[in-house]
Amino acid sequence: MVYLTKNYRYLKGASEEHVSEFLQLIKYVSGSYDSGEGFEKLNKEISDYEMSNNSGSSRRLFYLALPPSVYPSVCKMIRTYCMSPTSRTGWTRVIVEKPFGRDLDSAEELSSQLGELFEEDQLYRIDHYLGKELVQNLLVLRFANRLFLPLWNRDNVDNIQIVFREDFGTDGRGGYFDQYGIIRDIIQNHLLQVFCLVAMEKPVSLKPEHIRDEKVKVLQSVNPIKDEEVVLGQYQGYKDDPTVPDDSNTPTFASIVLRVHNERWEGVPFILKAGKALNSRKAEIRVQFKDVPGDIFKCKKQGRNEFVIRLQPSEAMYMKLTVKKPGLEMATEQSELDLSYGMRYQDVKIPEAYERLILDTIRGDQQHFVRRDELKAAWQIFTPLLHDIDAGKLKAVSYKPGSRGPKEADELSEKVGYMQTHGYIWIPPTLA
Ligand SMILES: NC(=O)C1=CN([C@@H]2O[C@H](COP(=O)(O)OP(=O)(O)OC[C@H]3O[C@@H](n4cnc5c(N)ncnc54)[C@H](OP(=O)(O)O)[C@@H]3O)[C@@H](O)[C@H]2O)C=CC1
Ligand SMILES: O=C1O[C@H](COP(=O)(O)O)[C@@H](O)[C@H](O)[C@H]1O
Repeated sequence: MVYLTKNYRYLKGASEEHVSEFLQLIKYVSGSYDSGEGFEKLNKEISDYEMSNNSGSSRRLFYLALPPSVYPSVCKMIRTYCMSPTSRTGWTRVIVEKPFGRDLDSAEELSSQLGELFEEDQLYRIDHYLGKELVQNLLVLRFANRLFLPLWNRDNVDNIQIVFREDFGTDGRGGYFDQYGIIRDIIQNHLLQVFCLVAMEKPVSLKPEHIRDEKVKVLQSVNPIKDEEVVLGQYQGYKDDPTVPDDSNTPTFASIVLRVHNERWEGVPFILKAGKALNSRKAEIRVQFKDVPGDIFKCKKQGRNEFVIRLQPSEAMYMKLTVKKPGLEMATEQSELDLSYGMRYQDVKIPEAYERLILDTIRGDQQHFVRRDELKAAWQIFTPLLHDIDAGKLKAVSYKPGSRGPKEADELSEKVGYMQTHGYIWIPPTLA
């Protein structure tokens, strides 16, 4: 028996096979439970449901998407009133949505409070980017392909960008967003999780603990962020939202360079960039390789090799490379090896990220959830920067909605080594 207190909507896009699994398990609770009485009532409802369904075991899943300050009290109520009675097959699991705190201290306090109520294997800190198809593909791609093994390091890679762009603004959520900003909303969690999977070493096995051990190690190898490697932006019109203070310095755009102090990545900038109200919507990883030494074709200016993994929209992976331009002359041009999921997997429905992750929770698989020490390491990276922004020491520059964001961000990418390809034109293949 599973109780979801919120976000039932995410299951609407679920595949039929999973829907039937969910429907046996889920009862949507829309009421508000803010007192012991409410939770006692909830517990009775759960028990009645179990009795009527003769389910035989008590499996209780609570999905909490709440402000961080409310988590301890709600979790205490669940602990006091709604735990699954001990049985061989029963369990109680709690999915917790971000924000997991606002900085290192508040996140650690929250972790300690929840840690007193639940065991770590009962807590599922959800980051829905870990449920996206191409994010889940990263370990396979890196560690099941001989091709990438020798290339994935400082000897061959010049820089890596992990980019999130949205073509809409805060759309009525300004009041909520303003307390957090783009770094807490997107970079410290979604993009940093992607960063871990791109940068971490090979885990001993696919056991959740082994994977998460490697993520923690790479996070702990990140150097302190330098102010000169940060660009913050706020789109014009953001403060028109009546719930946003007139003097808000909250960034709606940020580009931040992370540097990893280890044997594999020393000297390679990881540019994590996220913005709202931009000119396009996409999330992608772009690995740019170094120039070929001793270039006999004189084709450097055309562009470097790039391997792009587009997480959304239209999942794809492509490798930009230099080829001979077909024809009688020995001329070169930029082309691509292209794996577009829509073409290659025409009959496959890619599951919704939340569908997959909720199913993982039901199955007790924590691989794609954030462990407590991982969360701590993530906050350690961003807290000094966030405190400086909150104190007004770093200012957000304004940018036009519908633009690429601040020009300073492109300048920063160029300064740390990204070389933009010019003249590359992609010709989309057509379905036969
Ligand atoms: N299978 C598929 O679907 C494929 C699709 N394509 C499409 O072809 C197009 C070109 O591909 P590609 O070259 O990889 O991507 P883009 O030309 O969109 O971007 C390449 C890089 O240049 C940056 N950039 C873009 N405009 C500027 C600018 N004005 N100043 C500075 N930097 C800039 C981008 O930053 P940022 O990321 O911030 O925009 C990105 O890092 C894209 O639309 C792509 O989706 C190509 C190959 C395969
Ligand atoms: O967590 C969040 O993610 C969404 C973007 O999710 P996506 O799956 O559509 O990429 C973002 O709009 C929102 O601000 C943020 O809180």
